[in-house]
Amino acid sequence: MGPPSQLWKRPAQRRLSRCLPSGAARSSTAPAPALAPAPAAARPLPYEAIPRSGRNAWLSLYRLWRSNSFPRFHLVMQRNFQRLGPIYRCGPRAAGLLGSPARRGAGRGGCSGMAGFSRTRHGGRAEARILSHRETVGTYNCVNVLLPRDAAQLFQSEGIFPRRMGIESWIAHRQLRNHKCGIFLLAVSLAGSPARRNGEEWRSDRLILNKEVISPAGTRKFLPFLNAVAQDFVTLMHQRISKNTRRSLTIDLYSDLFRFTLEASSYALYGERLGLLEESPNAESQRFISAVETMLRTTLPLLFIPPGLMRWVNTKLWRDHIEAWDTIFKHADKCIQNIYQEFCLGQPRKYSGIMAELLVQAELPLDSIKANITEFTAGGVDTTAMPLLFTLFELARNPSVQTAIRREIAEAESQGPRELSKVLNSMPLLKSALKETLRLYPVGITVQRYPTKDVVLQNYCVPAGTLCQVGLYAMGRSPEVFSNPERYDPMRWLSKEDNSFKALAFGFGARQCIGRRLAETEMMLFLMHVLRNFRIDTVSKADIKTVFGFILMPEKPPLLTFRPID
Ligand code: HEM
Repeated sequence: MGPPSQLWKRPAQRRLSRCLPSGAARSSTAPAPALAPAPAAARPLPYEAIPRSGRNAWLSLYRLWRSNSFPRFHLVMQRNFQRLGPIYRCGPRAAGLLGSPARRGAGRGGCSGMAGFSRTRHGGRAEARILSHRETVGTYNCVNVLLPRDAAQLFQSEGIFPRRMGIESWIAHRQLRNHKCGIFLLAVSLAGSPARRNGEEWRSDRLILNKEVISPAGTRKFLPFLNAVAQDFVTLMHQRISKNTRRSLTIDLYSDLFRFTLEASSYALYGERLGLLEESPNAESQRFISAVETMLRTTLPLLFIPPGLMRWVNTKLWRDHIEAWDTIFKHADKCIQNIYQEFCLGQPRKYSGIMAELLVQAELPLDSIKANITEFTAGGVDTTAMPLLFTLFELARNPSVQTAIRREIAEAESQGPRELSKVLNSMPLLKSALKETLRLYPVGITVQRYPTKDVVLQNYCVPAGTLCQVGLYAMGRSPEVFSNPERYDPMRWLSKEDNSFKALAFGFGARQCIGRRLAETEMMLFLMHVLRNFRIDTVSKADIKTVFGFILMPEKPPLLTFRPID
């Protein structure tokens, strides 16, 4: 028997070769076209036939926890794909998932007559048993896929109110304090409870927010704010280097990047500088930054504590989490008051951030604006800091890519002063470098959806309402999807290859990350200023080990050296 990767390659390659036009030869390392049609099969196989990763979901979960494998969850998933093929499921032997609301209404035909799961054959009581079974097993009952073609199938079945998994402890805080939920927490599913039926609310709030947060017109307005913070970061680095006799600086940039992203996103959201890039930020800013840090740190362990038990199992953890959110909400409150005062003084209005625009437009109630802006504050910090850290590291150990991007930046600038959005649009290689980073180091290791209709994935029937995850980490490193996947090669995104459904780090469709443009432009402006000013090197070129700590992070941040370019 060969190593696990070979175990998967053989059947998968067989399947993929069936997708090729007849007579077409492909080298054994060439990945499949992204959306190659699935091999035509006579009849889809039942859900139960999907390879299963463990006999017992709770036991698997317990083993993961005992062996401290949660931080390696992305690697566990990757190994499962190598062992079981491009689709596998977790959960009980019987498809207890069939208690989903969509499923209950399903009749025969298509996938619905499979394996004797239809309502007609089980009857009402059996179905109730199945439903409670599903609720017990909760989130760990799911189907995992990794090929772009399956991701496409899944997103086609997401309906007009696409649903993801929610974060229990964040919702619990909103309920405890009687706060509204922002879009991140609306229309989600939680372990052990049925789908939250607030899709309409999510959709109407999302459509209003899109205009200021993700539309090209909205993005153009906050670009100068992000640019100013990126320039300040460069000034800070120059100041530090000037104090150093060696004319260079070797540092672990982890916490500086955290400060940069919080400063930049806060400025775009609230129109106020926190002063985090000064040598000694004021006490209030310090409180805010440590609240965001605490909220993120306490979220991960709380993810694995069943609902209801949360506040009793580890009271300190729970208290810290709630206090951190309270501080973050207080900060949003204060910013709202400042903006109102400005309005009352009748000062001529100029653009002063996303929240001010939402307040002036008054399309959303005040408590919804506050809820969403607070979610954006939480969502916009380490999600953006980590890809920046990984990009700097990859550029440091791939100097030819670094040089090519620096050349592109110089060319973009040589065209004279232009609108920032135009400058950014003239740097495709820099943009591809970020895509390449997110391929190898996606912030979230999966994207989830609950299809609203029965769907066929890899020729298996998956009932509506089943939690389905696209394994982003595993896809990014799969030789079936990317040639030489371990190579950092931004050019791959600029080739003529079909890349559909391969870049999913921000999710997809109507529910994709609303902060996507904010994050992308913030990262591009940061890298543009940093690379134009400094040559980056790394102390070690060895691969970085990663851990999953709510988001994907380096186990040990790399040491980077900055040398000013004269
Ligand atoms: C590199 C940085 C980032 C990455 C990789 C990222 C990734 C993601 C992903 C994968 C989703 C789920 C999308 C889906 O289900 O299809 C998401 C949702 C979301 N993100 Fe981000 N994100 C980033 C930065 C940000 C920033 C800066 C903000 C703040 C504005 C933000 C706010 C949100 C919100 C509010 C949602 C929920 C959207 C909804 O449910 O309608 N993210 N993000």
